Amino acid sequence: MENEIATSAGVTPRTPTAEQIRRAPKVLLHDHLDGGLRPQTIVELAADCGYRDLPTTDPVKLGEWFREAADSGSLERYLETFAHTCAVMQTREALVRVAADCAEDLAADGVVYAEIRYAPEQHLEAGLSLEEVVEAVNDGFRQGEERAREAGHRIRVRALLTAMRHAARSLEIAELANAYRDRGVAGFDIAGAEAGHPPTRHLDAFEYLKRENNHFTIHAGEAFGLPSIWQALQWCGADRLGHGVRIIDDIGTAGDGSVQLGRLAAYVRDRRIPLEMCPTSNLQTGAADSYAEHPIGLLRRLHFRVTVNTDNRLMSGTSMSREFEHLIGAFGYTLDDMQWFTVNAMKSAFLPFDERLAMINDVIKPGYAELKAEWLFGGSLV
Ligand SMILES: O=c1[nH]cnc2c1ncn2[C@H]1C[C@H](O)[C@@H](CO)O1
Ligand SMILES: [Zn+2]
Repeated sequence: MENEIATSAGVTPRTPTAEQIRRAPKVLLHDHLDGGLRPQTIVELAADCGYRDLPTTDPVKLGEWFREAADSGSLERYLETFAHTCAVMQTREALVRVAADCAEDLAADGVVYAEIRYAPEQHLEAGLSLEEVVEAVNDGFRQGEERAREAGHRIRVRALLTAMRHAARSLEIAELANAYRDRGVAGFDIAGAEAGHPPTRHLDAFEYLKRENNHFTIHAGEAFGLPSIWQALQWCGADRLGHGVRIIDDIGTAGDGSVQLGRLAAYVRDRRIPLEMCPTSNLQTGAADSYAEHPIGLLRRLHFRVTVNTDNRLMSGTSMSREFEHLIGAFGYTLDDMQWFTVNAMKSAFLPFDERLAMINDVIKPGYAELKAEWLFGGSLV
């Protein structure tokens, strides 16, 4: 064993333990606020606001219900479950609480930077204005950051404002994102059922954001294939792709194992377009068949700008640590791979360049260096 370590170029890579995975600094770019509530919080908020349509008021059973209902193989069915979470997120108090829980839960899981998205237009039923929604969520994130700090965790959270692709409010939401860009909102997104709702329907919103030098990502290449990715990049000008898994359809593998990139896949790799991949969510919606077969394995080998994300922690019963555990199980990833994914994500964040660089050099790399050195001090003398 000692020889093996001494003769290898560096240190023999070890499989990270669950505890190391949790403590490793992680960066999350794709997580929905209304897809990450604690089941207990849903039950309490439903009681507060008189919402009676929850499938059960037992928090454990409710968590299971969300995971099972979302595990249908269809994005449309997956999205139906959000009716229950959005129903209890209609007041300022509820939004503050959900956002604070979110920041606190992510920090406890070792996330140091997160961009959390939600659709303000889905939180107006009890009379809040779009601005009041954004301010409530921002206040919740600040409270959650503070609670995390008190518990010894450091996290920074920014919001992304989502417009629903089947609706017609995208320009208004883009303007809202722009109005709050120096006040907690880092960018814009469109989400919802992909088939039949091409991103080009929202060109005015994207063109407005480009004129304002603002940032946006687009859910594309999840339930629908290459045309959706192509439109998101070449018509809309997306900075990043939400999911983007179907880019695999433009990559051919020959019998001898050699790989051929089509024009679109080559463009995505050449231009370092960040792919916000969410493995568990993709398994549930049928975008991939198993962790081992998830395109992330090949895309990582081919050096695409891949990032690892949760999408919806409640519906997918996941966390950043769990996503990495699954990938480590499927592909044998090490702490070096985790660091690579994390640096990719930080490089792709919608934060100013100097802040991204400082997060990479002063938070992420030292965090991984510390974890990677643990074997030197913890083990026995074999
Ligand atoms: O994976 C997804 N694809 C498309 N839309 C999604 C996904 N996850 C959540 N959404 C939708 C449902 C939410 O209500 C909305 C805003 O967060 O975004
Ligand atoms: Zn999503």
